[in-house]
Amino acid sequence: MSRKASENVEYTLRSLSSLMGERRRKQQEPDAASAAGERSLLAAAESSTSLQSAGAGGGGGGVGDLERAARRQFQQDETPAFVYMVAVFSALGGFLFGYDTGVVSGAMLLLKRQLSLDALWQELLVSSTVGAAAVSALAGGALNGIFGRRAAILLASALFTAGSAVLAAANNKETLLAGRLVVGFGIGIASMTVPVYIAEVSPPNLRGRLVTVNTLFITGGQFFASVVDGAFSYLQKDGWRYMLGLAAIPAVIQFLGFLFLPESPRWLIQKGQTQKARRILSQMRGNQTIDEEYDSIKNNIEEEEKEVGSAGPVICRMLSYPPTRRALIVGCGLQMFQQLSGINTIMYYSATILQMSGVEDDRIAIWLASVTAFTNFIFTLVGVWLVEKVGRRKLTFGSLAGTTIALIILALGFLLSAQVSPRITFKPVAPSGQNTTCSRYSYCNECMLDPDCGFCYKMNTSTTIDSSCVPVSEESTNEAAWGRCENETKFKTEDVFWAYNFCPTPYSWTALLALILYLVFFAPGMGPMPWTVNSEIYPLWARSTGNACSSGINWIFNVLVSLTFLHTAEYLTYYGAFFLYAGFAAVGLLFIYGCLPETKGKKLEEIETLFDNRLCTCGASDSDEGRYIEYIRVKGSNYHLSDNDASDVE
Ligand SMILES: O[C@H]1[C@H](O)[C@@H](O)[C@H](O)[C@@H](O)[C@H]1O
Repeated sequence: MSRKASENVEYTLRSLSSLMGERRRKQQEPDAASAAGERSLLAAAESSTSLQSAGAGGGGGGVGDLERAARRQFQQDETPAFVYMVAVFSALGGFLFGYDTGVVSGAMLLLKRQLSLDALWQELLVSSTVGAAAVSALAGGALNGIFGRRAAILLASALFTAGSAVLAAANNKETLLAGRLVVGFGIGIASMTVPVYIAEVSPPNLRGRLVTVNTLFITGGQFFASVVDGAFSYLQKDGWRYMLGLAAIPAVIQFLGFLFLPESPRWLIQKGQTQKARRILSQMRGNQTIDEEYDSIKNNIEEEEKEVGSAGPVICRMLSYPPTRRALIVGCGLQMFQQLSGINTIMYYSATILQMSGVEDDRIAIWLASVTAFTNFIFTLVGVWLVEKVGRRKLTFGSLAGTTIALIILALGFLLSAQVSPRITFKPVAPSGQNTTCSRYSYCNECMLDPDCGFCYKMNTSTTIDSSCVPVSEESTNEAAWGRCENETKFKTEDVFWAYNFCPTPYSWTALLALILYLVFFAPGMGPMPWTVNSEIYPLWARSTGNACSSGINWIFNVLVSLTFLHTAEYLTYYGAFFLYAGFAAVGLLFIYGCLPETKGKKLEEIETLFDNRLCTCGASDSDEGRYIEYIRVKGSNYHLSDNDASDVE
């Protein structure tokens, strides 16, 4: 028998046995439907129609008819568009997260001039948002648990709207700081709630993909922000108001949408609002039977309550119950390694890295930074496509392995550039009262690492001559405070070049190559998977707290890595900093190899058992690895044949 034919027979048998099993179950529990109130009347009616029509064929034709009925049902059981719509509206939270964290770099260039911000205020305005996000992500756990996912998303979009309005209208730096804090609170809540909400409403076979869409929206927001930054950078006065205020539009759309979108059925079941939960679950699953999913969520909650109890703070119960403790370590570890592999340094300093590769014009570098953001976005899309194909574990591991290699190439590029760093041959006399620290340096790479200095030089064929290290202008990093490189007219007449934050070297292309490699590898896996995996690995009672902790860790490490980058580079030089990130990423690889189990295709309620064994044996007990898994949807349930067949075939 050909493979195709045998598959058909197998399929028919499975479909038949599931339909029969369902009918038998219904006969054994005649009251089940009425007892459960709204139990899928629609689906039951449909099931009897298919069986009746199949039966009507009689005799040998019955099997053919039954097969046709099963196939018809299978084809009809498509995921309703409603789930996609809910996912997209939720993911607007991800878009705002990306937009608000991304747009600030461009806004800051204009703001610092218009409001004469000193370095401390610039740093405050950038990091306050990320700091506030860390606090509110941690607090968001309680909020989610008590008031529900929908309320938390509504609150986040209200905060985004209010914060953006305050920022657009701000007239002084204090108001700007208040606005940035409000937006940060919104980002933190959205970052921990949205993945949980999407995971809870999605069917298992689509969950990974739909949660990953949220990260696609994050990187989409970052890309859009870079384009807005580029476009409004020409509007020197008040351009920043548009940059910061534009976020209000998606925020209002999300708020209005969520007034009409439903609460997570899993949260409702946990709170005892079972009728409402059933109604929403049916709405989310279209014409599929929800009984099995509903029962499994409910049983799971009851079992968990028996096993773990419900006394004391959730975090204490999570820490004292081994499976959730292990899940928490895996979840937080993933988020920590995501940030320790330096993604935000790469994104933030991409313009500088590109300048190192020979792009000297500042404006072009800003536009090229949007090319970087676009690469991050497009390759996250590859992640959306891959997550349900190769699974979370392989995708994350492969992605971090590539990221580590890219970081090593980046570090080597900087190392080579430092080796051939041009000498400083000319020490101009500073006008009286001017800072002279820059004149202490002997090589360009020392000068480049000092944020107050820049490199001014001439070119003779391909070598630098008459090079000096002079203070950068306070108004713009595009020119020096005084001397030959003081302004662009002088550049031309004196035939000089100005390099801030980079040194002209023949190895710059390695930086560009490594930057692209980094994003190509990071974006499909290490970018989205920490969020996706965290939305799945905790049991319901621990889900909000688990996600609050892991998102908090993400934001804390985000702040730590971005704030310390310049200092790290000063102490260790650029190549040292990138070797350090490569080291962190290599440790992350061991962690993922040992500790990250595969959650693809499993029901949220099954995933907890993956953490039953000792920590970091999860990889070894990855039972799905190398096995052929087939999902068939019979009467709307997703059967993992190897797990459930026995009970269903009867
Ligand atoms: O998953 C996201 C994404 O990779 C972003 O590009 C990055 O800026 C965030 O920090 C990260 O959490």
